[in-house]
Amino acid sequence: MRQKIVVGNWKMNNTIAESSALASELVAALGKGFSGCEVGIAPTYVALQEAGKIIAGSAVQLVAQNCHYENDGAFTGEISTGMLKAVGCSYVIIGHSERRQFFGETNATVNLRIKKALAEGLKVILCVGETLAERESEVTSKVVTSQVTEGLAGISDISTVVIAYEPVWAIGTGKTASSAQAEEVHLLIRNTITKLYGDAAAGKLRIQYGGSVKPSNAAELFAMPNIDGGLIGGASLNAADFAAIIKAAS
Ligand SMILES: O=C[C@H](O)COP(=O)(O)O
Repeated sequence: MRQKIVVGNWKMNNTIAESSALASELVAALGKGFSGCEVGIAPTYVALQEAGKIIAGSAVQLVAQNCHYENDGAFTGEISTGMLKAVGCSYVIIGHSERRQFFGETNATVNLRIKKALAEGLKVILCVGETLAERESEVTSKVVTSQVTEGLAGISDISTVVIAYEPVWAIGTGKTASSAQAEEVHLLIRNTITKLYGDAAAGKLRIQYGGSVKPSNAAELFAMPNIDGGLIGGASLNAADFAAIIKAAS
C-alpha cells in the first residue's frame, strides 16, 4: 500500500509574512498529530526559512520549487541543494512545466538537477506532462515516456523519487483531467517504471496528479488505483481548501 503524498506548490505567490500566515493556518487546519498522508508545502525561496519554523514539529514538510546541479558559483537566480538542506527542505520539485515552458528547462537539465538532489539526500518530485497541442496530436504517451526516461537517465535508485503527472492544459486553467484520463497516464508512467526498474520499484513509486485539483474533485482523482496524491497549485493558497484536499487523500 503506497502512502499518498499531497504537496502545495505556492509558485511565485505570497510574501514572507503571507507565507508564514498560510503555513500557520494549514498546521491548525490539519490539527495536532495529523498522519493521514505525507504533506508538503513549497513556498518561494525567500519564505522557506520562516515557513519552515512554523511547520517545525508538524506533519508538514518543507519543499523547494527547484534546485541547481552545481554546489555554488556564478549561476545568477539559482539555488543550491546545500542551501535548501540548510533551511530544512526535505523534497525538491524538479522539471515543473512552468520551468520547462518559461525557463528553458529540458529533460537533460532536469536529469542533472535530479541527480544532484538525490546525491545530496533531497527527495525529488519529478514533474512530467503534455501540452494541449501534444495531447491533440496524440503524442501524450511518447512525450511523457521520454520525460520519465530521460529525466531519470543514469539514476539507479528511485526509492526517494515521486513523479507528478501534470497535464499542462490542466494547470491553473480550471480544466481538470478526468479521473480516467489521469489514471491512463499514471498507468503508463508506472508501466514505464516497471520496464526501467522492475516491478518492485514500480509498485512502490508514488505518482501524484496535478492540474486544477480542488476540494470538489480531489477524492475522485485520489480514488484511482495509480493516483497516489496531488501536486496542488492554486488551491494550496487557501488553507481550508488545501486541508480539505489533504483530507481527501487520507
Ligand atoms: O504544481 C502545481 C500544478 O502546477 C498545479 O497547479 P494548479 O493546481 O493551480 O492547476
